[in-house]
Amino acid sequence: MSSNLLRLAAVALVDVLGNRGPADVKLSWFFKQNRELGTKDRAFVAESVYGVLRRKALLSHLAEGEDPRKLLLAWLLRVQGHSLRELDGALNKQQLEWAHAIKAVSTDALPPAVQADLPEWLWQWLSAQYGEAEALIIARSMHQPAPLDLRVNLIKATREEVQAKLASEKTEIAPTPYSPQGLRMTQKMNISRHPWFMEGKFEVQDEGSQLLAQLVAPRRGQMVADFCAGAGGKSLALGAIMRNSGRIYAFDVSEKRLLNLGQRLKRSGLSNLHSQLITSENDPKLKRLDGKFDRVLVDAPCSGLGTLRRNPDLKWRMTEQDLTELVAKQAGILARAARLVKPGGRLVYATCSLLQQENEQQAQAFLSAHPQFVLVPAGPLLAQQQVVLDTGDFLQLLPHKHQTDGFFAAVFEKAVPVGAPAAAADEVEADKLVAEAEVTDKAEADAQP
Ligand SMILES: C[S@@+](CC[C@H](N)C(=O)[O-])C[C@H]1O[C@@H](n2cnc3c(N)ncnc32)[C@H](O)[C@@H]1O
Repeated sequence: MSSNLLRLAAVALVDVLGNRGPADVKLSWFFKQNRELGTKDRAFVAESVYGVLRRKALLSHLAEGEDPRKLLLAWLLRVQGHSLRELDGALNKQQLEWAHAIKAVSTDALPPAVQADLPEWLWQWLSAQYGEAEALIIARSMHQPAPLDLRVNLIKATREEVQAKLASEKTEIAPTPYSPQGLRMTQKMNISRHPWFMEGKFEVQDEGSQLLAQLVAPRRGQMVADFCAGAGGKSLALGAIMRNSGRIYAFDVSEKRLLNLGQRLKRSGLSNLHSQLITSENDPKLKRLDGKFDRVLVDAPCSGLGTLRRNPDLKWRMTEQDLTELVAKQAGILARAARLVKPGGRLVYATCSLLQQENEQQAQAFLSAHPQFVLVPAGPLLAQQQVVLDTGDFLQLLPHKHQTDGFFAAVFEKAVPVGAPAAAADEVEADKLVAEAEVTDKAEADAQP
C-alpha cells in the first residue's frame, strides 16, 4: 500500500463523510475525477470508504474524533488487522504517531450503540423493538458486506444453465437457499459486462427481493401493478413469473428510475410491462384503473435500514424526522394503491426496513382503516410457490437468519362482496381487461405528436 493510495482513500472519505448525498453517488463521482486509478486501487478506495462507514462509531472512538485520515488508519489497524510494520512505508511521521495512539485505545466497556455501530437514537429504537441482545446481533450482521445475488430470467435461461456457465468461468456460485430463481456469488466481481447479463439471462437482485415477487405470485394473464417500481427490479421478476403474459403497470414518481427500468426491460425480453410516471400517489391518471388489478405490490419508499450491508451510509444520514415523514408517506401510498385492487385481489406491502413503525405497525393501521382487506399469512403463500420459509403472519427477513437483506412484507386480500363472482379466479375477465388496457394504450400512443 502506497502513501498516495492512502491519501486518495482519505480524500474519497472526506467527500463521502462531508456531504449529505448517498455514498455510492459520491464515490462514483470521485472515480470519475480520478480516472487513472486501476481496478485494484479502486477496489481499495471503495472498500476503505464502505469499511469506515460500517464501523464509524467504533472508529471515531479509536481515533478520538472524526478526522477521515485517522478513521481510515483506525479501520486498517483495528478492523482489517494490518500491523504497523505493514503500513510503515506509507505513513509520514505524524501519521505514525496517530497510528501508535490508535493502537493503544482500549475497546473495553464500549457503550452498546458503539458496539452496534449505530447512532444513539437508532440503537434506542432497535433495542426497544428486538431487545438488546438480538438488536446487537442484527446490527453486527450489517457490519459484513453482502454477497452478490443473481436472479435468473427464466424466460431466457434456466438456473442450472447460468450456474454451469459462471462456474465454468471459475466463479464461486451456488443456488440461493429459498428463491427458486436465485444464485449467490461469494466473491465480488463486476458482472455488468458479462455477455449473459447483457443478453438478459440474469439480473442482479438480492434473494429477499426475489422472494417478494414470489409472495405477489401473479398468475399468467393477470393485471398487476408495481406501485413503487423504481428501476423495476421487482417488476421484471414479476414479468418473468407471469411468463410474459398479462400486463404489469410499473408506476413511480421518479422519471430517472423509470428510464433505468426501460434499459433493463430491453435486456429482459419482456413485453408485458408498461411503465407509467405519476406525479404522486394521488395522480388523477390512476383513477381509471381503480378496482382493476389482481395483484398490487407496494414496495414502499422506506428507511432502507435492512440494506445497511450495502448502504452503510444510510444509518448516518437518516434522522428521526425523516422516519416520521416516511411513515406518513407510506400510509398514504398504501391507502391509495389499495384502491387499485379488485375484489378477491391481493395487495402486498413491502419495505427493506427493520423498524416496526414502517412494518408491522403500518400493516396493522392499514387493516384497522380498511375492513374490506384481510391479512393472509405469508408462509403458506410461499409454500404454494415451493419456497420453504415461514416467518409467521408477515414475511420478515433478517441478514443473520436468512443471509438476505432485511425485508418485511404483509399480504392482504380484498374481500369479494357477497353474491359477486370470485374475481381472482376469473381468467376471462382478466384477459378482457388486458385487452382493454392495450387498446387504451394504443390510442394514447397514436395520439402522441
Ligand atoms: C424501495 S424503492 C422501490 C424499489 C423497486 N421496487 C425495485 O425493486 O427496484 C421505492 C420507490 O418508491 C418511489 N416513490 C416514492 N414516492 C412515491 C409515490 N408517492 N408514489 C409512487 N412511487 C413513489 C421512489 O421513487 C422509489 O423508486
